[in-house]
Amino acid sequence: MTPMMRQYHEAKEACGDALLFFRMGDFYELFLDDAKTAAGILGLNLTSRDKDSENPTAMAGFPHHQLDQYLQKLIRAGYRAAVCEQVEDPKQAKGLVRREVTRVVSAGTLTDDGLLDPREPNYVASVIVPSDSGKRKGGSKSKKSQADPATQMVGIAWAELSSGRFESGVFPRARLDDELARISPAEVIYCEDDPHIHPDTTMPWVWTRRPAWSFARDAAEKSLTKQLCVSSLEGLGFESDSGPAIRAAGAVLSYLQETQRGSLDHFRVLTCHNRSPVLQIDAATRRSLEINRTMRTGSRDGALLGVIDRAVTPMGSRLLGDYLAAPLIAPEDIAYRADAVSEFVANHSLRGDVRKILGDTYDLTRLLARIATGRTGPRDLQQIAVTLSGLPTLKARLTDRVSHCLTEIESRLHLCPELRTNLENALADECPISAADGNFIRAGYDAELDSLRELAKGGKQWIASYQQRQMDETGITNLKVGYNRVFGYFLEVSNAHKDKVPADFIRKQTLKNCERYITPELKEYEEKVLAADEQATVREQNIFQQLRQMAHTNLAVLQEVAEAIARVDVLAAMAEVAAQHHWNRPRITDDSVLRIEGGRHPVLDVSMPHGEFVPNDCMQSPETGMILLITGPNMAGKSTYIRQVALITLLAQTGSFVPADAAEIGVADRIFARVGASDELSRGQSTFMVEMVETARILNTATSRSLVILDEIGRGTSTYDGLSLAWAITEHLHEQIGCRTLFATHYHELAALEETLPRVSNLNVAVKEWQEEVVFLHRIVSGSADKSYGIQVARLAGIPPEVNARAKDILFQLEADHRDNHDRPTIAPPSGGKSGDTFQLTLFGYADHPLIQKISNVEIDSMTPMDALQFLQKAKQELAHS
Ligand SMILES: Nc1ncnc2c1ncn2[C@@H]1O[C@H](COP(=O)(O)OP(=O)(O)OP(=O)(O)O)[C@@H](O)[C@H]1O
Repeated sequence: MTPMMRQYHEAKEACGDALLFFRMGDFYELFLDDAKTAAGILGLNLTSRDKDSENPTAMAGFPHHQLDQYLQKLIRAGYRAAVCEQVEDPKQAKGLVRREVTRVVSAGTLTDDGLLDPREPNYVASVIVPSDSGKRKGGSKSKKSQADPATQMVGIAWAELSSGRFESGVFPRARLDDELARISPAEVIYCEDDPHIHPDTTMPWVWTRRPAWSFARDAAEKSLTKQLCVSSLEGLGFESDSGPAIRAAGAVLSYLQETQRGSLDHFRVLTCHNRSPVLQIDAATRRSLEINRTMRTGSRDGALLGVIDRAVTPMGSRLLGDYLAAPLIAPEDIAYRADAVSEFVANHSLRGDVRKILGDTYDLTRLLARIATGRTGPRDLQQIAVTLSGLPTLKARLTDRVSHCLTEIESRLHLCPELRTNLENALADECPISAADGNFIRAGYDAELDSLRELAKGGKQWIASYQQRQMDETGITNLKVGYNRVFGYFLEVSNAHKDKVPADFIRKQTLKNCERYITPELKEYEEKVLAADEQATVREQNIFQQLRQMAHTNLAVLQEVAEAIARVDVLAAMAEVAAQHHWNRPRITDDSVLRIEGGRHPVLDVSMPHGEFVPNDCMQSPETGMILLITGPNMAGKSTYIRQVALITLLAQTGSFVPADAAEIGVADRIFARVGASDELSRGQSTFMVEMVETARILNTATSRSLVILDEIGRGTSTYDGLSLAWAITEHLHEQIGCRTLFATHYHELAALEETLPRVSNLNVAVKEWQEEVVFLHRIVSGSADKSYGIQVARLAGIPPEVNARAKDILFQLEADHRDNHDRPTIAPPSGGKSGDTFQLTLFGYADHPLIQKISNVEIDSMTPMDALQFLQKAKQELAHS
């Protein structure tokens, strides 16, 4: 093995399962299995080293400047990559160039701007299910009690390397998927010995196994207290029951320390989650409501977040994502934010000014992370200076505001004048990204640097004049002063003028067409120039380090400023969308009510041309009805309506205005949305099963304070099964839970429930029939619909005319049969319903059953008790076989 391959293997061993990018000159190379894997994913040419040997080494590579692009591709494909750099100048190296793995990059530990979407956070999360959690205290340690997800707790921590955000909490295991959906991490680490975690590879994050020791409680406590410079975690809110949260946080920290070789000084606070409860939204609801991503394409654009995001800074966009992911439930917290939004809506010029200033700032959070991890460059420092320069005006504009929230934000805008002045005075107008490029310190900032630069410049000027002097003295008209690394400065004379070369020229090199010479005088100046250049570079790098250190010293204060900028940006952005689209501030109450006048779907309201969306009201209260059953034709707007009510509620609880003329929103503790078939087939569950699992969850966890929206239940099974389930579910929601529910359905039979269940109201979506066409009015009116117009809608969708005509024919026959069926069975109301009521279920055609005929033909008066018993026995047998 060559020394270089030995070096490669050592590096490879140190980076575990990550693919190793090995820097060789201007290329990154991958070898052996890594090369084969990478060639497939990255589309690189697979070649080999030592082709003639018995065991050629597979290799693949790419030019160094394409690193970002290939890293991104590899990480998107779910891999981790270790970057092994040359850590000394090859020219200075004695023998083999020293190389080191400088970082291991995975989906959750990205920091490079080129690899991150500035509007999205990029978390690495960690989960741990302690083996003793869920056991009954002092009781049996049976398998059943150990694995009970209802009582079992999990620790979840999440951190963002590019911002320093770090949170951790303890959650019921049953909520693990929902919490991960809320956090939406790029990578989840878990303990390789954890029997409770079964990585679901269909989720949009990568799973990374970690050794058990990295989840150990004591080690976690020790490394966390050291990192956060605290003596105990109790002060941060982690109490005796916080073990799993601490273990998860410790595992994240150890993962970051291992993969990042630089410092993690920006991780200064570990926030204890769970301390203030938020609106709970499960993973299915989050998907159904398309809060952060659309269901079909999974993109941000088109989802609620993408459509309403008017933030002018990436920090604001990210925070808006947080607000929508976890809306509030305490009316006073909601009012605190909404007051600020109101102030921005009312004060147009304030909003404009603030947004203008914020638009000129940079992503301070991520700039600070680069400072902390030692990856900063002169341009980063310059962007910090520009951001700081906007603060005095921003602060002045936010002074004496009415809302407490803006006043509090103002107090957090620390101006850091000393740092700003230093950066502004030191940095040139145009700064390079990397400090190695040099020439970024402004002239006049540092006397020593100036004089070294003068010296180098003076030397260079002297050399230029020396060339002219030699040309004049020797008469060699094309004499040139040149420079290379081997000989330094030299005089170049073409062969044609060789005979004119004076005796004091010392020949150094002979080329094909010319000769190169040096003179003692030239060498003397060369030393001066080179020495001054080198010293200037060293001096400039020192100044850069001082500036970086100064910014680092201000890290905590600047992080507070960054947070304040993000908050004010979100509030002004919420006001901007409200003002542009005539949204209004909802009245938030603690009662279980919903009153929306002229409500619109927030996404369609913003994306459809003004005035095209038909607004609708929604009234829900114990008096006017808690369960709204919405029937109506296909394409009428049922789904849109029920979703809009859920989204208006969600927006209201973030502190935002809502797309409605007026709204009164009773705070919901949870929102559930069971909408449409989701893409769970890949997870091995049928559409119907998924629907039932989600519905079961609603029935088991909804409270009287929840808001439930159901878009058709039981579609994936037989009509009778589906209708029976929908019926029973509605009864259960009405009788047992009593929460606000909007249920869009094609089962027109359900409308009968309004007659017997006092808090059920029927609504339908109005349509007009015109010359065999349906005209969708999208207006919600009271009462139930009686037709679905499915066949007309199918025609619009392009179903061939002959299929459509046949369907019409069949429908006609079915409806005729149905009308002729006079022996409708009756369904007794559930216990607890109004006594004496019966439901007529037109679809339940049991009258046709032969047994029913037999029973009605029986003449009881002429039967002996034995005949009756025998009849009963026969009937039972018949039933069993039918
Ligand atoms: N209030 C409205 N104003 C204008 N357009 C609307 C309105 N509501 C819905 N629409 C439009 O009508 C179309 C159908 O809406 P939606 O999917 O809500 O119908 P639906 O009744 O749930 O249909 P289906 O029963 O077939 O699922 C949507 O594309 C939407 O853009």
